[in-house]
Amino acid sequence: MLRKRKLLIISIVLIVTFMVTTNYLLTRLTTASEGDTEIKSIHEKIYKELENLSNKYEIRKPFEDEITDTFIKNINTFTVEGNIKNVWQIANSWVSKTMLVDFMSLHVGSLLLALKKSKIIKADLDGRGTQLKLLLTLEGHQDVIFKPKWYEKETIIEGPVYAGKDRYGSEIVGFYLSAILNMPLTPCSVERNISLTYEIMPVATKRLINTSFIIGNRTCIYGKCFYCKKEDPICEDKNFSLYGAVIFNINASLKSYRSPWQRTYKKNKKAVWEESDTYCKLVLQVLQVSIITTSLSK
Ligand SMILES: Nc1ncnc2c1ncn2[C@@H]1O[C@H](COP(=O)(O)OP(=O)(O)OP(=O)(O)O)[C@@H](O)[C@H]1O
Ligand SMILES: [Mn+2]
Repeated sequence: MLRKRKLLIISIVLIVTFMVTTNYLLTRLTTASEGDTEIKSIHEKIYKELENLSNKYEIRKPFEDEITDTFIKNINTFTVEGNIKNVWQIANSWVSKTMLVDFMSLHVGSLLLALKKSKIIKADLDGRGTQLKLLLTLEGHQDVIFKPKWYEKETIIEGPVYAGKDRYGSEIVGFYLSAILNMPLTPCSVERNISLTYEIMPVATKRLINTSFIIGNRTCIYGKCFYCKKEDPICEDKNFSLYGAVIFNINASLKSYRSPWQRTYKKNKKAVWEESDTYCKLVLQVLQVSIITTSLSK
């Protein structure tokens, strides 16, 4: 009788182990192969698209070109010593209708350093755009924009491509990309960590102070903007430090142009460029016309 019971228990244990293992293996194997198929199909799609590329893209352009090399040398050269006002004056003199930065200037390095290190003498809210940003005045009276870091680099934001808040790193990447592409239409931008308690609050305007509060001993700011909410502030960490991008403020009136490749922000509505086969040609034509008109009016 006892033997029979033992046998029964062993068989039940064996059956359960078998079922659990099979189930585990089945789920693991299916997810892995689904992932593989997806990656494979994206690769296939890219290679298929390559067939449509014009011949001129078949030869890879060497990455190292003279402009990029000179730019890299310049950002590692620190020329302007003494009066910081000289750096700001030089940087402001670069701004024109066709460029914001002179990548070939020997003073680019000094400008980036000044953005990173100069003392903050005034801190205010910046009401431009839709997201939280500060307008800081640096020593020597240069205005800069500060966009705070909201997420760790590793954070994955689910949802549509425009979900989540500004990723401050894109300002910095945008600046270096504009240098590599030699399209100087992105303002100089650096990563900087600031202390809200020690560097911002002592020089903050009343309206900035009004949108700030203290949790524990840390300062938080929620600002005033379209997406700003008291329940969603940005706070410094336990070392009183907050990372973000410091962006050179362009002191000129800017005209807004819609990007021809703008998305719709509506899930079920596609933009014209996503649907039309001739849209790209049309954009090129419009561009050419505007280039001709600009050169004629010069
Ligand atoms: N470096 C700068 N110098 C001068 N003006 C700037 C600078 N950066 C931004 N601006 C101005 O502020 C506006 C908003 O900037 P930005 O797009 O960076 O903010 P945002 O909060 O992301 O707003 P949006 O949601 O409208 O994109 C720009 O359209 C431009 O007019
Ligand atoms: Mn924006």
